[in-house]
Amino acid sequence: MTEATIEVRGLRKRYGPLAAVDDLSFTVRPGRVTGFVGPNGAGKSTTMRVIMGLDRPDAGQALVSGRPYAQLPVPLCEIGALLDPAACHPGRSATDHLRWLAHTAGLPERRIAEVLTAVGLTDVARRPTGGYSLGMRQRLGIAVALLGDPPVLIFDEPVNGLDPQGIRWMRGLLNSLAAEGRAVLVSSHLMRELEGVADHLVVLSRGRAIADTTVAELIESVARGRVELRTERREEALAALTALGATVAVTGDDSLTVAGLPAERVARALAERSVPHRELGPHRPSLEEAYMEISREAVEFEPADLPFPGEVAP
Ligand SMILES: Nc1ncnc2c1ncn2[C@@H]1O[C@H](COP(=O)(O)OP(=O)(O)OP(=O)(O)O)[C@@H](O)[C@H]1O
Repeated sequence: MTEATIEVRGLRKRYGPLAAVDDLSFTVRPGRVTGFVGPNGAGKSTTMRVIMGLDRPDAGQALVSGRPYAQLPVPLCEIGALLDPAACHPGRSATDHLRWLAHTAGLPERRIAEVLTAVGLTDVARRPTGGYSLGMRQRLGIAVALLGDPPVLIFDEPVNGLDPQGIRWMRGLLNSLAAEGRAVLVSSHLMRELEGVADHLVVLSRGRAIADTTVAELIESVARGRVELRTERREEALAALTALGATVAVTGDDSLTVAGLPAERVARALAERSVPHRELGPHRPSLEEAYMEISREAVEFEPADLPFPGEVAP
């Protein structure tokens, strides 16, 4: 049996002079949630549209379990997608919308009740969807994605507009879909939305992947042996450590992060100058911090003469 995957290879998509997606390659593997993260306009939705065969790339390709979307025999049974929560006629009920889709894909009637239960819409399933809240429309979009019981799923900003209870539900759903062995790709422009959900991350900046890594590796790559400590005599500590060639960042009234010196050397330097300190240990950046740092580095190394997505070339 073919493994459930999404393989994006050398993908490019331009809109006029703008490279919305620029030589992008990554793989979404089964049994885990892959977070697809980047700021607004980074190219996430464009990539997802190409995967779903809704946009034609200028170069490269996106394969779903080894085949382009257009060659999938019954697409609904191969890949489910939540790209637009409102893509339903407002006068139609959720049941009718799902029945029509199930019919066109040759799926059994029982799948309708099953997916309505899975997304918690059973009680309102006969009401016209025009009266649905954003959260209910989002759940209906997920019901559509799950209808064909596909092994591959993609969700574009699925928690947008959801209340805290809805967000919790969504996180549980994403984790359980991955635990069932499905390949799950979830986009967000906020790293904290993916914390505790994504096992793997593809970080996008201006159409390019700036990281394709596990969450643990990303944090480790940013920590880079840095040391943090607290001291009431921050300025003295700062001067002493800087004099030894360390790069020191002030992170609070009484806290510092030190790069370029091992923890023992930092401790010794402060002891020699009788600067009291506490909680000296390895720096553990949050996922959000790690994301901000690699995004900043990516922007700093960007060639300045290229038009960025969202800007018009002079
Ligand atoms: N149909 C289009 N015509 C012209 N430009 C487009 C089109 N679709 C997207 N773009 C541009 O391509 C770039 C990437 O957009 P895209 O929607 O893929 O980003 P995104 O990462 O999904 O952003 P967001 O988080 O805001 O959804 C943006 O600069 C956007 O303005």
